[in-house]
Amino acid sequence: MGKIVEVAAAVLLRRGGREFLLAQRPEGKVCAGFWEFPGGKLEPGETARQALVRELEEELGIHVTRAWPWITKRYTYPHADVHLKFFRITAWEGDIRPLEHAAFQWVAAGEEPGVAPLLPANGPILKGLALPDHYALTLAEERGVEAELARLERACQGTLRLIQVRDKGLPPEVRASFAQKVVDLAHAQGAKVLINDDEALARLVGADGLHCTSTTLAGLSARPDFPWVAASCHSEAELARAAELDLDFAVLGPVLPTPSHPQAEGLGWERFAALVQDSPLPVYALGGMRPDMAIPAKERGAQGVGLMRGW
Ligand SMILES: Nc1nc2c([nH]c(=O)n2[C@@H]2O[C@H](COP(=O)(O)OP(=O)(O)OP(=O)(O)O)[C@@H](O)[C@H]2O)c(=O)[nH]1
Repeated sequence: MGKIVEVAAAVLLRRGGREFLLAQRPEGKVCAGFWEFPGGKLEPGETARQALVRELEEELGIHVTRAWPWITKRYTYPHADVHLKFFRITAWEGDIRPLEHAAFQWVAAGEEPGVAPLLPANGPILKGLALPDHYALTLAEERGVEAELARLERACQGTLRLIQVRDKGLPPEVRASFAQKVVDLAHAQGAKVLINDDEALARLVGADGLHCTSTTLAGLSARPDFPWVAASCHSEAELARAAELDLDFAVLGPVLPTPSHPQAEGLGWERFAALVQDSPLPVYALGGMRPDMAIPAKERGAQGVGLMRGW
């Protein structure tokens, strides 16, 4: 293993997170001409957050006022092993200026960046930038199938963009017809649907992906072949397994006490933050969440919140 280089990298977001900034490395630097997220190496004694604030003042002439810790990626270059701590930046003071970069490009989240080449460590993280703050889990078993479909329709006409069809207790044919209707109404509004733990059903209804339970995750030897694959995790080992399998995101919980797992006490926010601190995957906080907890969750390193009752 080569030298380990700790780097803080900034995903600057505008238009409510729908666009992010890429910057082109200038002549004279390693990997000149490659596109990257602004940022740079930690200086001795600096935390990643301190390095981030300093680098953005030096490189872009801005003062960061809100930075959420996001994912951590490791990448081995010929010159070093790089540990990249990404932050999502949604507020800053000053106008962005190219003080050290050759060029800037604002890119729509979830679309091809339109500039190339990217630094090789960065490609895989672009997919995560397409993920929304809220991941809604269905509860038709409790609310009724028709009521749940009407509720989902309204939510997708609003801001809901990511749904998991759970409802594992419905009779199989009812679940299949419910799942098909969820996919149809979600796709009509540009939202994505993952099916909990049933690959055949996910294929049958044309879902965007599969959501694995922690038990299924433990038995997987490779990533299932879907555009999107997520997993439910409750521990460090499960998060590590989801990352090893190169899944797209995880949910971790229960964070707070929740009616669906009355026997579980909840990890609490502090433990949640410690567990996700070095995760290479975006992680949603699940269990006892409400929509307005997305910001406290993001302050603790989450992608956002998973919601069964609150969406
Ligand atoms: N800033 C930044 N560096 C990245 C990204 N992705 C990635 O692999 N890296 C790697 O992380 C390291 C960061 O180095 P840097 O050259 O930006 O650091 P720096 O601003 O402190 O510059 P300096 O070394 O010239 O003082 C490089 O090896 C770079 O290839 C990224 O998105 N942003």
